[in-house]
Parts: sequence; C-alpha cells; structure tokens
Amino acid sequence: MTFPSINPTTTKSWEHLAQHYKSVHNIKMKDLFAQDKNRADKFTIKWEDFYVDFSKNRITEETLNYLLQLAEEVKLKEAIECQFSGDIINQTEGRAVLHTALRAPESAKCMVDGVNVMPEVYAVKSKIHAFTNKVVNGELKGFTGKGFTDIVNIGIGGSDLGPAMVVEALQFYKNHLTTHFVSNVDGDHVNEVIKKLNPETTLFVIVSKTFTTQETLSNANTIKEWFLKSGNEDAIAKHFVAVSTNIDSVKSFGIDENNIFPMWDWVGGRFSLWSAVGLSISLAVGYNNFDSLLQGAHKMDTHFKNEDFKNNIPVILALISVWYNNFFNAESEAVIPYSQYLNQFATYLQQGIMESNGKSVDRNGNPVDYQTGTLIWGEPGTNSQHAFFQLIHQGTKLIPADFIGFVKSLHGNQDHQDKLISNFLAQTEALLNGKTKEEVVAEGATEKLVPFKVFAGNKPTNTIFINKLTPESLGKLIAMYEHKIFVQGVIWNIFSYDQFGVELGKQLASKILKEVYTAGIDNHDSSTSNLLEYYKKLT
Ligand SMILES: O=P(O)(O)OC[C@H]1O[C@H](O)[C@H](O)[C@@H](O)[C@@H]1O
Repeated sequence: MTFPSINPTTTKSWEHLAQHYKSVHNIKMKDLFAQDKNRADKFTIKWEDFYVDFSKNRITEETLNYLLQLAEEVKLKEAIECQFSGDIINQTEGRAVLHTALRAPESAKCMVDGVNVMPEVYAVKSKIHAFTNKVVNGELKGFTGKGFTDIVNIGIGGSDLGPAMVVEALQFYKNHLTTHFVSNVDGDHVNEVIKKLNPETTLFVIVSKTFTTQETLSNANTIKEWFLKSGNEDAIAKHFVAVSTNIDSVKSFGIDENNIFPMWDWVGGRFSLWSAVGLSISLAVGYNNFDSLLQGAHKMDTHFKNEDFKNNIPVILALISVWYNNFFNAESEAVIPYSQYLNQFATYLQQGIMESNGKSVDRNGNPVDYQTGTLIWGEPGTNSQHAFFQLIHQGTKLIPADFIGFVKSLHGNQDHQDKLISNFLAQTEALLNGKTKEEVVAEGATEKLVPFKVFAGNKPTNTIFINKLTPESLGKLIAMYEHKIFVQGVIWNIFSYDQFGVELGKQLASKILKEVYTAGIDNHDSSTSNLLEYYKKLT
C-alpha cells in the first residue's frame, strides 16, 4: 500500500467546510446547547476509563460530517494501515514509524524490511525488566558496595522530555530511587544536579538515539570527569549505562557493552519513551508500572486503529483542531491538565506536536498554502487560571483548549479534589457561556464598568475526563496525542517524522563555537558579529 498524499484543499470536503464556515463561524455554542438537549451526549465519546466531551465546540453535526468526509478523502484509513504495517512513511529519512510496536503484545507481528521486530523489542524489554529489578532491589551495587539511591537521566529533546514528564506524572507510584534529569548544555544545569549526588550511590543513564548530540555528550563527559574524581575507570561499568542506536560511539565513550540498551531508527526520538529511552521511568516506578504504561498506550493504539472515525478519540480531536486551525485561523491550542502531576505535560507535547507538524512543505516538496502545525502551550489548572486565563476569557485571540481532569485524586483528599474539579468544570462552562451585559448589570456593576466585565464566551474546549491517573491511563493519554499528531500530518499532507528544522541552528552553533575558541570572527551579519565580539571581550 502506498502512503496517501493528497492536498487537503483540493478535496470536496474542504470546499464544503470553507462554505460551511461562512454560515457557522458566528454561531453561538450557547444557542446550540439550548436548541438540542442531547448535544452533550451526541458529542461525547465514552471509552474505557475515558470520558471525552467535545460538545463545547463551534461545531454542528454538519461540521462533523464534513470533517469526517475530509478524513475519508485524504485516505486516513489507508494511512493508519501503512503506519501500523511498518511502511516507510517517514520518507525523507527513509524509515518506518513504529513506536506502536514497542507496546504491542509479543505475539504481534510488526515487519520492518521483511523482518518481524517483535523478538528484538521483547529482548530489550526483558533486559529493562531484569536491570530495573536488580537496581530497585539493591542487587546491583556501586563501586563501594552500596546500593543505588539516585538515577540521573542525561539526554535532551525526545531523550529527556518524555521520561521527565512521565517520572513526574507517576511520582505517586515511585519507589525509593530519586530521579534527576540533566538536559541543557548550560553548565549550571549539570552542576546543580551534581551538587545533590553521591557518586557511590548514583547510576547514570545516558540517553541519545544518535549519540552525537552536543548537549548530551558534553553533560555526559562533565559527569564522567566528576565521577572519576571518586571512582576509577573500572567503576564506570558499574555506574554508567546508555540507551542508543549508535552502539560503536557508546562503546568508545567507555561504556560496557552489557550496559547498552539498544533502540531502533524506526522509533522517532519524540515518540521513544516506550523504548529503552524510558529506562529511567522503569527505574523510578518499577517495571510493572512501566509495562502498564505501555499496555495503556497499546489499548489506545487498538482503539485508534479499529474504531470508526466518528467514535475515534484521536481522530475527532485532530479534526476539530484542523477546523479551528484552518478555517478559524486559530494559531494556538492550550492544554490544561487539572493535575499537578501533569506539570510537564504541555512542555512534553510541545516537542511532539511542534517538531512533528511544524512544516511548510508538503509531501511533494511544494510549499503549502494553508496552515499546518499549531502552537501548543499550557500549564496545570488551577495555577494557570491565576496566570493566563484572563487572555483566554477576554483577549482577542481564539484559543481552543483541552481540559484534562481525573475523577479520583490519588491521595484521596476529597475536599481538595472537589474544589479542583469544581474549577475544572466551571472554567469550560464560563468559556462556553461567557457573561452578558444584562447579567453584568444585574450583578450591580456601575455603568462605566459594564463593558470590562462582559465575557463574550463561545470559547471552544474539549473535556478529557479520566477516572484516575494511573500508569495505564497516562499511557492512553500520551498515545491519544501521538495519534492526533499523526492524523493532522496526514490531513496537512506533510511529513511528521523528520525534524530538519532543528539542524541549521546546530550547524551555526558549531561554527560560532570555533570562533569563540580562536582569534578573529568570520563574516556574519553585523548584529551577530557585534554580539560575538562583546561575548569574547568579556570572557
Ligand atoms: O536522542 P538524541 O539523538 O540525542 O536526540 C535528541 C533530540 O535532538 C534533536 O535535536 C531532535 O530535534 C530531537 O528530535 C531529538 O529528540
């Protein structure tokens, strides 16, 4: 099967949507709710422990039909088939895209270049399992015979954001090990972490798919030098492990072959937390919890692959987002989790969404003449209510938002939970209904203040209400967004799995670094030259 490549703007449904937009863009969601008592039921998908209500959107049944037609016309079904069957859908890098294989059951068959990858996947999983158990139960010891107390994940981008987000999200389930993350090449980052460590009881996990990343190698070398002040070269084998596809470079760094956890080029960095890149997750919460995370993701994969589009959570969320992005010209989307545990969730999604779909050339190499990747941002509620919600409620920009909440709290403090969930529900209600002039007057506002106190409302939100934050439900949630990214890439006819856009800055940074080390400055624009000169003078 060939991966479809269809310019969405040439489809019938796009034309319909453009026409339809003209007649509904001013539609008031409030009126839609008043007209149809069953609206919420119609636009809600209940699946397993997920309750996804997308009724507070500027959509009608007609809108949804056109959007679903769009999914048909761009051949989304075929595209999903191609992804799951291991076709080379990352065509610009010549790779399959099979993070779904990492969470598939052992009996599944996932073929890459005619070879079933499942045996390798499970071999690495067993290695993660055995290693995790030995570290957690204290069987593995440091160079002075003490068990490990601290884990340091050294990586950046996809080799940091996923593990860091999940380790924080699942801290309720964590064991006695303390996990740290070093990512930035800013030496203050690594030094702040080092300050807290005892070399005798710390395990370092160097994570780099390519093992060429400047930040990660610099941090790994700095940590190695610091470590060698206490332990000798032999101790390295006890304290350093690596996750990479680049086995030779890992070995030349001095890491014991047994301490290498392989990964594969068919796993994109930003989709890699399910692979050995998630080793620090497994260490932090134990292998069984790590496995539950994977099982949850697999359940979402099955839902995405098999469910009719009209009841398919990632497909519906992706289509609604296209509706705002391409017809309302909404530039950004907010993700607001009502859980402090998901503190890093939006940051994590920023890489997933913006690195994948921040493209302006279509699958044929032509510039697109329509909008692609959305800006993504957010912070947990209720904190964000006291920070940027003003702009969402009364600013001039249309910002569709996903509200993610959990019915049950993990610590079981019902008083806090009731308050949290009241806020969670109140915000989407406020965004929907707003407050009219009449209501403001009725509240007794002085005439002068009335315009300032009016809320236009009609601000779209999706509510993703999940029973409880568990490794499994978190796995489902992350996979839900991964599939949303995929669907949008198919609709926008772009390649979602390369990231050439991050290369130019890297190239120029190495060029500038050489100039920092040597006398003289090459030919730059005068701004860059002045800044570089200023830096060199002062250092
Ligand atoms: O895992 P690594 O090879 O070290 O790569 C780390 C990160 O660096 C690159 O700049 C890419 O933009 C990211 O997608 C990747 O996750």
